[in-house]
Amino acid sequence: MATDQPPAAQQPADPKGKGKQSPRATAMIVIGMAGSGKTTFMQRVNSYLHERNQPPYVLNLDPAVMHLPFDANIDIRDTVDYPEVMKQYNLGPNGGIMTALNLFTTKFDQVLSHVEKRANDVDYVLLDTPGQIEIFTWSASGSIITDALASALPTVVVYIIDTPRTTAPATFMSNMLYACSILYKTRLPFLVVFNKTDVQSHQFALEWMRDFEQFQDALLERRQTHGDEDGPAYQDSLMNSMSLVLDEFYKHLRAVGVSAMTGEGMDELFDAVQEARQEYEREYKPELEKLYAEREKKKEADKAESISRMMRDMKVSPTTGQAAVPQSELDKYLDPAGTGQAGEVEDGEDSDDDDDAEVIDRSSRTDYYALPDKRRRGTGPGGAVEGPDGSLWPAP
Ligand SMILES: Nc1nc2c(ncn2[C@@H]2O[C@H](COP(=O)(O)OP(=O)(O)OP(=O)(O)O)[C@@H](O)[C@H]2O)c(=O)[nH]1
Repeated sequence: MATDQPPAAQQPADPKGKGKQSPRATAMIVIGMAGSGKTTFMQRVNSYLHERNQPPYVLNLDPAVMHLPFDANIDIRDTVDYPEVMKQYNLGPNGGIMTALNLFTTKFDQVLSHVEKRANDVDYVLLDTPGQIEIFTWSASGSIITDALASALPTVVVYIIDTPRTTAPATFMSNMLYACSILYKTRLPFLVVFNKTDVQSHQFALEWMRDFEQFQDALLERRQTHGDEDGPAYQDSLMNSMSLVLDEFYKHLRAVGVSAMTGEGMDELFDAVQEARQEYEREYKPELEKLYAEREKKKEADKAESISRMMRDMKVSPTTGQAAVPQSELDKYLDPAGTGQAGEVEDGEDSDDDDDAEVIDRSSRTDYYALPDKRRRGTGPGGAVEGPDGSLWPAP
């Protein structure tokens, strides 16, 4: 269905509190194999939304990217210096990305608070992830980031597939198994995006997903025309069986075709994202609320248990409530400086955090255009720079 505007967020509920409305924004976590076109896709989605006056809130989580062809509100490179991480920890490129992501994850509460502040002003929050897909999908930090985001706002995983490179049944099957593993790992609403449809239509993939016999026929034909090029013959029977196993998985899988290059298929993409958002509300959020309720109950039980343990340790009489240690003695422990403010807890946030790396929301900086080149990408015509709101400003 073609529309002028991507569907705006429909009003669901805040996962953190039962019955509360979810924020307006839908988060799209964009993942895909290296070269599948993630960055081009992000650029296309970004410009599509800008054209419709729905500028998204953008996060770049790839510390190794050299050139980002769009402005990110939050960029991991502002917080973590990837080349320095490699040097200091004596790591190669992949280890460096993983460590940089781990370091950034320790600051993700700050990221989340920036995102939450804007979650009712924008319709979409976009996350670009590292090109080395497994660093995000199979690392602890990837899970922490995904879960934290999904607990704050409706979140959809967008899995980009390089369509022209998936026409061989064996490659298609590997890609689908990977998609399946990510789906089961995140348990989030999932959208498969067949990219590069300007080069290769994705119809063959939809047919293989709809009818496993068509996939099996294609497999046989490929074996006859290409021999052992895709692998030994015995793997065909495995793939035949896998196509049967995945049949159920395909039935619940949303798939669209787009060309990040030409912009074809963007309306269908956003329709599918909104459908996925509904699924989040229907299936993921109730699970999340149940989990929160269980955790709260456990926390209460733990608190009651530790209070009773503490009382036992202090030898408080369960019948009189009197401590064996006189109250005047206890006050000394609680207020060693004798300030008279026994037991008060101070918020040390401003006092000792000064050395910590801060996560910057670039769009809130007044000196945004004075930032060094490393932090200010996206040059426009005539030496102008593109601002976070999409408008062009003269370069300083
Ligand atoms: N024809 C065509 N080419 C595309 C499309 N999307 C991306 N490409 C090309 O595919 C190549 C890889 O695209 P990127 O956007 O860099 O892919 P990526 O997944 O970000 O790659 P990494 O940075 O390695 O993770 C580039 O040459 C793009 O121009 C598309 O829709 N159609």
